Amino acid sequence: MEVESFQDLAYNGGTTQQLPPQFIRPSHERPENTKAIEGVTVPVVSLSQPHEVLVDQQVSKACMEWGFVMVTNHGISSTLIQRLKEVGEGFFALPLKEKQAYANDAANGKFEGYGTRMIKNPDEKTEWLDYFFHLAAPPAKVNPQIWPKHPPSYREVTEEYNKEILKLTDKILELLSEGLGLEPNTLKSSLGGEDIEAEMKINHYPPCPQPELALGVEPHTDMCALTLLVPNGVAGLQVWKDGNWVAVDCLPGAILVHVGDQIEVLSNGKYTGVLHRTLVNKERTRMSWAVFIAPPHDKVIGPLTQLVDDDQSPPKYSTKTFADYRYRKINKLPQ
Ligand SMILES: O=C(O)CCC(=O)C(=O)O
Ligand SMILES: [Fe+2]
Repeated sequence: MEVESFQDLAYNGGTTQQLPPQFIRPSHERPENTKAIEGVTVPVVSLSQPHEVLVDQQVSKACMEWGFVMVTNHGISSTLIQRLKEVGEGFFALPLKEKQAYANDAANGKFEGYGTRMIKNPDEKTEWLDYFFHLAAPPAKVNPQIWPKHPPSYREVTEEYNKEILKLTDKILELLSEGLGLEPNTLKSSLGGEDIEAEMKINHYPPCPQPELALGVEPHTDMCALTLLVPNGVAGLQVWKDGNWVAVDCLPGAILVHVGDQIEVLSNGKYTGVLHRTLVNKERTRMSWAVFIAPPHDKVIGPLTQLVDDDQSPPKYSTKTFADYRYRKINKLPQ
C-alpha cells in the first residue's frame, strides 16, 4: 500500500491493519527484539526534601548515573498540568486540514509548527508520531502567531506553564551545579542566564496497527541542556541504562527530567545525556509535553574550565556554538 504521509495513514487510514514499509524497523531495532529489562526502575526524587539531601544524594546522583530522574513535589500544580494537557489534546483533535495549516518545513530550517519529524534522511525509517513544536521563551524571541490558535486558551495556559517550568529549571540547574562542587548559578549562566531558551514540543503518537515492528521516537539523546516532560498517562518511554532498555512507568503528577547533550558537555561527561526512545501501542493514543531548555544559538558551549585540567581530566568534548552543535547533530556530522 502506498501511503502519502504519516498523517494520511494515522488519521485517515484508521482501518489499516498492516504497517507500511517505511515504518517497519530492521529486526535489531524492533521492540519485539529489544525488550526492556524486568525489575529495574528509574530514580524518583521528591523535591520537598532538604536541599543538601537533594544535592548530595539524589538529583545529581541520578543525573550522573542515569542522566534521568522523575521529580515529584516540584511545585507545579496538577491543575495547571491538566490544563496544559487539555489544550494540547484540543489542538490534536482538530481536523487534519486545520493542523496542516500550521505545517513546519524542517528541511528548510523552519522548525516551528506542526510536523512529523525533525531529522530527515531518506534512508531512515519514519517515526510513528506527529508533533507541534514552538519556542516558548525568552519572550523577546517568541512569536505566538505561530502557536495554535485553537483551543483559544492555548496561549495563556502554555505561557503560564512555561513560567513554572523555567522556575523548576532554575532549581534543577542549581542542584546540578552544586553536585559538581560549583557555585549554584554556574550552569544557568553558562547556558546564557536569562537568555536561556525553552522550546515546547507536544508529541502525539496515534494507535499503531503493528506496534511491535515500529518505534515512536527512535533512540536519541536530546541536543538541548535539559528536557522536562509530562506524559498523558500512557506508557511508552524507555531509557537506556547499562546496556538495557528500562521502561519508565507512569507516575501521576511527576515531571520527567532528561539530561541533554549540553549539560553533558559542560560537565565534561560527569552528567550523561540519556539515550531514550518511545514505543507505541495498538489501542491508545500516547501524548507527551516536552520542554527543551537550551542555550541561545550563538552561545559557545564547552567543558567548564573549573572541571578540566590537562593531566587529570582533559576536555572530552570540543567547544563550539550551540548552533554549530545542532547543525552537526541534525546532519549526523562528527562533533
Ligand atoms: O514522548 C516521550 O516521552 C519522549 C519524546 C522525546 O524523546 C522527544 O521529543 O525528544
Ligand atoms: Fe527526546
